[in-house]
Amino acid sequence: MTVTMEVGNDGVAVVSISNPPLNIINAAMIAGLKEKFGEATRRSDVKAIVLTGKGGRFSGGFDINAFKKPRGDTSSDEPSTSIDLIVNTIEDCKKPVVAAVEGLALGGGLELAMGCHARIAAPKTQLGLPELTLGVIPGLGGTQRLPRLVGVSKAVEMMLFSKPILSEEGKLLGLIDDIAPSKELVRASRLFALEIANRCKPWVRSLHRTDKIGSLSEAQGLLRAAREQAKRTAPNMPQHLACLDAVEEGILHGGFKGLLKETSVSKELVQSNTTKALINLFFAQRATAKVPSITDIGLKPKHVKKVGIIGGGIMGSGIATSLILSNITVFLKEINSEYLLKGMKSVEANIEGLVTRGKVTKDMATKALSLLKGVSDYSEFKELDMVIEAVIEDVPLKQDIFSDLEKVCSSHCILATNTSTIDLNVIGEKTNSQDRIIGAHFFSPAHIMPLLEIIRTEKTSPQVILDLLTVGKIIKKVPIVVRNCTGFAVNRTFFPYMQAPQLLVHLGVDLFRVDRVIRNFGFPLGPFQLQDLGGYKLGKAAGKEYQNAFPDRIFRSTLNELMLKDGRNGKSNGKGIYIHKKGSKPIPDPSVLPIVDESRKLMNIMPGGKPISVTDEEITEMVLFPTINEACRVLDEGVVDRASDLDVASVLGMSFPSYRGGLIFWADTVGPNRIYSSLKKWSETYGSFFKPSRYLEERAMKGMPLSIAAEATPSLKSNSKLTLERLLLSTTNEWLSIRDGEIWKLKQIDNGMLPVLKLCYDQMQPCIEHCFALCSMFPKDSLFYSFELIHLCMAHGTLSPVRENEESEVYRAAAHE
Ligand SMILES: C[C@H](O)CC(=O)SCCNC(=O)CCNC(=O)[C@H](O)C(C)(C)COP(=O)(O)OP(=O)(O)OC[C@H]1O[C@@H](n2cnc3c(N)ncnc32)[C@H](O)[C@@H]1OP(=O)(O)O
Repeated sequence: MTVTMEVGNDGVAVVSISNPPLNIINAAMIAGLKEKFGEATRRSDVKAIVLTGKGGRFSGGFDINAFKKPRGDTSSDEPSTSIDLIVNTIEDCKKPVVAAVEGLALGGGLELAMGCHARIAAPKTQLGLPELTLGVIPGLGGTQRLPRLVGVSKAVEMMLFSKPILSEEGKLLGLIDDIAPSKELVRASRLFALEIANRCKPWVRSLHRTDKIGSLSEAQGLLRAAREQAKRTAPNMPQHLACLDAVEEGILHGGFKGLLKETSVSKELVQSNTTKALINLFFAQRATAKVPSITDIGLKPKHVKKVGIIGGGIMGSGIATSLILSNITVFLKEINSEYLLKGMKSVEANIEGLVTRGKVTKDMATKALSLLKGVSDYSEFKELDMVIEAVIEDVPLKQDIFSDLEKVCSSHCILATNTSTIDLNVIGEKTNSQDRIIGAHFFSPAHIMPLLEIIRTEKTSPQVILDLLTVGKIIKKVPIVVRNCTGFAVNRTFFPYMQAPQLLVHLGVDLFRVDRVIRNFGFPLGPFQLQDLGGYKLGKAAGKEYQNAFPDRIFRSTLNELMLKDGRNGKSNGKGIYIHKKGSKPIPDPSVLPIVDESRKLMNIMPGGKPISVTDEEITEMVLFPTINEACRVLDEGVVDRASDLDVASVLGMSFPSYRGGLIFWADTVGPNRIYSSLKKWSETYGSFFKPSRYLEERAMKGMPLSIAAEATPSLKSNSKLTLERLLLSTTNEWLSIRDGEIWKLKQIDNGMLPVLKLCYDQMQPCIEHCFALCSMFPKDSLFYSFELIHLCMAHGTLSPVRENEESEVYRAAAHE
């Protein structure tokens, strides 16, 4: 990370920031900027300053790692970077400053540029303030300067939707003063800066402008409407309203007051659960791109240009839509011309829908559709780079298709299946091509849902995995590589989520109440609504797979069968637990209740024949704790590489509420111990469906977070066991810490431990933060490390808890000190 300065003969100092790959702004960069700006201001040979970023990208913003601060740590870069750097150093600089912006200027990057007196951008530069997606608000003056540069309406839109614009639009809006080709960017910026210095161009401090704000009543009207919209569309995201409050403060009381409000709101938000959850997801999502022994062994992805899709149903046509929109030619194969026409029409309808919603331009749509070819035989398949099978979940049918594909495709063609549950080894059983067989599990609707679950078997070659991973990224999905098992990572984890509601209903709970409670938790649909969407035929087929694979923990409900007997297949035929009419929301169907009663009679599991009484919170937990329990098994078996993969998968594949950070992140905030105790209690009353898994039990007993994945433990062991034990024995000072209301004793640590502790920091963050909330009275740094150490010790079984009441004297003495 460097900040450099070069002063040219023209008297312009070019200050360049460099922190590859995205020139992320951190404390060292801020210090560097202040130093170089101080020097440029003092030097008499400097008339003007150009601020630019090295490596073709101005800046991706402020370092998000800084937001991972433990709860209770209210320290920040005092005095506020917003005032100290952007106002005092840049905006109030005695010499004109022009930002030369290229590639992207996002978040703090754009805020840095807006603090300058003018901005020159290269073509197609992305400009945006995406902070709200991370649970924070723009904190370097964005809430004040953007409305002053582009107007309140556009600024609010850019911030609330976190959607960047291109520099061309920025120029029209007044955010950018001029566009210059990349090669000319710095030269054009130098000239512009000199023109300001020579008073040939205005010297504009954005924060002082009012001309774009409009009248007070107009601005307040816009903010009112935006607040209403935010309450509707982002009800659990406090940052949206907080952002609007900061904008309003600046409009009512001036830009500087607005900055102060922005700073104080930012500090509060950084401590919020929502921010911690969203930041967890940001890094979790990036981690999915790194697949051990696949992306780190120097393989080069092959260029996949032509893909065959077998089956033009909902899934096949959705996948085809995604591919052709990303410039990949698709050969869609169906068994006859009638089905083929239907499939092609379905792709067209998908694309039309995207055009109507403004997601795709008409030109893009025409180009995409020109890449779609319908076929009813395999004659074109010789030339393909990949085939994705997307037919119904029928094992013999899939096996036949794969043995045909092996014959008709070239030997380098990737053979993928979109199955959502069936074991890949079974699908490929009749072939000799196991090394190129892979799962490409899309989620419905495939052209909209962002997740792509990539399933590898023990035999799938690393090259094939890398190639599909690359295709996933090209078609703008978030690919997660998982290992083969029934249901893979996502459906396997979530099968109890579909089963628990069935169990609850048979215990006497109202099924519409279950849906309502789960929606209130933050899922967009309740589990029964979801069942209606998937259809009861599919539910039956998937249920069979789970019954075979996990007979010890399946709830064999009779409801599905009765629904089908009554002609209810869910949304596809308009009749399910809800009534589905085109163009309107599903309505609960009271006529389903006699069927539910019949099923209850058949199952006869209500204790004493009476419905159980449960609170809404218990309903949520009885649905989600078994889901977490299954996620624990998925982690234990190594189906995913990291626990955080399940956070991403749950949010993007199952619509788990993002503001709760993903399934495992949320589970760790609830606490493994509580989840374990509840499941244990329910398993004793209601049976093995709730039986806690070994992984959950172990973590509950040791007080370890679930997010420390199975594979992390050996690396901790190998790095630290001996050192830890030696240190624990050789030092004499005693430290105390509290966790979940319990006091833990441990010995003081010395600096030699710090590298080991750092290693564990990321994995242990949620737990450390939880501890922090309880222990704000302890000296900060020492506590920080002690908690990491505690978890290490627990992982090694070298530390056991001592109850608070037994040690309360010692505890009080330490706190007092
Ligand atoms: C005070 C201010 O108002 C607050 C802020 O500025 S908050 C930050 C605002 N900026 C953002 O939200 C942008 C976040 N970044 C992104 O969306 C994407 O990284 C991007 C669109 C800029 C680039 O995407 P892409 O080229 O695919 O690169 P991507 O893989 O995401 O990122 C490259 C690396 O930079 C890291 N990174 C990206 N943005 C980061 C940030 N703001 N802070 C810390 N690290 C960041 C990524 O984690 C990744 O690290 P890794 O290689 O170790 O996994």
